[in-house]
Amino acid sequence: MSFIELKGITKHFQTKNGLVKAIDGVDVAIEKGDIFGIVGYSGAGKSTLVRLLNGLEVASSGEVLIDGEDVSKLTGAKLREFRKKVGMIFQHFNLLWSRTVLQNIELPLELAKVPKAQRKKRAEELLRLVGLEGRGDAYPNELSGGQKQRVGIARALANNPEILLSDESTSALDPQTTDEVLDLLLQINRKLGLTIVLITHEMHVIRKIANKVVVMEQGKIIESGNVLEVFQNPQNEVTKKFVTQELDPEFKETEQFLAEIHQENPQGIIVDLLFEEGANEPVITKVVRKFDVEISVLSGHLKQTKVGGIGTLTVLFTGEKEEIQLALDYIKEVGVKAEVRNIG
Ligand SMILES: Nc1ncnc2c1ncn2[C@@H]1O[C@H](COP(=O)(O)OP(=O)(O)OP(=O)(O)O)[C@@H](O)[C@H]1O
Repeated sequence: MSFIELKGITKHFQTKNGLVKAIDGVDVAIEKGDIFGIVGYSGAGKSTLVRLLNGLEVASSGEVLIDGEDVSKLTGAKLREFRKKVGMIFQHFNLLWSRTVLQNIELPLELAKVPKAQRKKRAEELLRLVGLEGRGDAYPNELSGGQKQRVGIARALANNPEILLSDESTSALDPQTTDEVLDLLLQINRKLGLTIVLITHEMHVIRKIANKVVVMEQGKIIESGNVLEVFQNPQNEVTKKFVTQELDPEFKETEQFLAEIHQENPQGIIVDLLFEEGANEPVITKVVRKFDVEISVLSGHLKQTKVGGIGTLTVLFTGEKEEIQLALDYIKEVGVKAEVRNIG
């Protein structure tokens, strides 16, 4: 049995415009220590899924099992005890502005009726863990966005949770600060063995720290797997869009550029090659030697994931149609994913 199991979950909301199926038949298994990403566009059902995990919503049908226990059946003291197992961080930090950093971190401990001296000791320990030593007496509005999120993380960890839920926790941060916060989450995951469930619409976040990912659309999971697998071989159109945009930050400009290249070379075929680190060069050299085609590299990107490098190379094939087809067959045979772009 997995640490977290969602089995046949549906969550429906009755609204004045009719029934909304926020979650529509979802199964998820998360292991202890996973950094588990949930990706999807706005309205896909990500937040609802996370609210089911911390017991803030109850599923319309199906089971939410955490450590073998059905969360929807918990009440009273058991529910309060369970909530301590789950910490949460948010896009806009949700700090109390009238409290100091230390007092913010102490809040969940106050609610859990931990004695004052013990609270202070724990809060200071957490402050060190998130790299904010010495800033305990500052107020949130004196901190940068990244520092505020560090306070949010420290507060979420106060009760020693086993699960940390992150709802777009880096979406309000600039790229460098995002990476610093993601590094901290990764460090905490390793140090404390914490299971992290990350909601995001940014594939960058997934690639950087997650080991598994599900892609959601309209309340359903449309793709799931290990992060490297999903990045290397996205199956669904929505996933492909997420992956391509992430690998290529200048996605839109590239589209424009490729359309122009295609206009200039109407006989040519533009292909995206998705390869593992280091595999591109020999393949291309071999193809050019073996087949009567020419290949021009149009753009390329290489990124590190938690478990290895992946990259895309967008190339233009010119030559006889049959020869290009043979070359593409060969490329696929040697294990490089090749996808012909539909331009225009
Ligand atoms: N309490 C509610 N009452 C009615 N409809 C709801 C409620 N909560 C969510 N929904 C609807 O359920 C669907 C999924 O919403 P949800 O917030 O889970 O999506 P999301 O993927 O997290 O998107 P976002 O990132 O925009 O929050 C949406 O159509 C939303 O309008």
